[in-house]
Amino acid sequence: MGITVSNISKSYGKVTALSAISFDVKPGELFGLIGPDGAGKTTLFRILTTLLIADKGQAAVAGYNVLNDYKSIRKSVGYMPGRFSLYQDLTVEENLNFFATIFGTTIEENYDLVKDIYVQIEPFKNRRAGKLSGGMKQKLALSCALIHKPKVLFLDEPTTGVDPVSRKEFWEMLKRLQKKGITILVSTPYMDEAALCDRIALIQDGKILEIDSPSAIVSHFPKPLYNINADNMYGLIESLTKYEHTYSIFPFGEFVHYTDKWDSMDKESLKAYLESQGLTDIHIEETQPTIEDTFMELAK
Ligand SMILES: Nc1ncnc2c1ncn2[C@@H]1O[C@H](COP(=O)(O)OP(=O)(O)OP(=O)(O)O)[C@@H](O)[C@H]1O
Repeated sequence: MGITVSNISKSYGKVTALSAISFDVKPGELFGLIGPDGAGKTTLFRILTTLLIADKGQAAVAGYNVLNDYKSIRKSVGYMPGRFSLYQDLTVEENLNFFATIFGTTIEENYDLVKDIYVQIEPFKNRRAGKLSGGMKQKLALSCALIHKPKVLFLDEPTTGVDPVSRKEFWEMLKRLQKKGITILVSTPYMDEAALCDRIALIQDGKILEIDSPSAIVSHFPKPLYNINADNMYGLIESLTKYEHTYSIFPFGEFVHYTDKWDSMDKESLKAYLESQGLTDIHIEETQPTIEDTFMELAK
């Protein structure tokens, strides 16, 4: 009941959105597609939910082929697209009722599956969807995607534009759904969310850079990584860009993440160099790489 993607390619005219993508999602797995805007995530979701036909390759969802068995797939999957999945002029309850009806079921029949999520928006059941906050819209959209009890759930950037507390709650909900045996493919541009998946595929420009568990991906980071800060962030970046031993730098919150051309980095020389550039309050310490660091390194 998982997902199999084999050599899927798709172009829009001259734009290649997906280039020979292959991966498997195991039954019951929470799998993340992690990549920036334009990486090809939505195109892949549309192919797997049978809304778009690939130029090349094969894919199967819940044991059904996306081309030949598209009717069975539509009954077996829930899809929460990035935008426009709700009817803004219908109320919360009307939206949920609508999605239940088109799948030949009722809210009562599958209430158990959506209960945890729906109770949080039930007090506003007479409010139009267009008047809900971002977090509430997201909960309603997830309820609508679940109301026909799908085996596989597709969530395209479900937390984009949602506040940090609602984002955290949302991921807790996904973990609970996973425990009920639902296979979940979720995309996100937020690297911190990647760590919450069982396995992830890092995707850029229609190609997969790496597939593995988040901890394995981080462990493949090739060099010692350092947090550096100083009194002047702009001056620090400018100076590090010119430094002869710099291998890579990128701003990371209040720090710059730095790797050196040599594995045995000479901290004192680097500090002396930065001081010679007029910087003060310089701190350099080794740190653990994140998924974002690995992504930046692979995407180079
Ligand atoms: N209908 C279309 N016509 C032409 N180009 C398209 C179309 N849809 C997507 N593209 C292009 O295909 C590439 C992949 O887009 P896609 O929407 O799949 O990426 P994404 O990772 O989901 O990003 P986003 O979050 O911005 O939607 C992008 O370069 C995009 O501009």
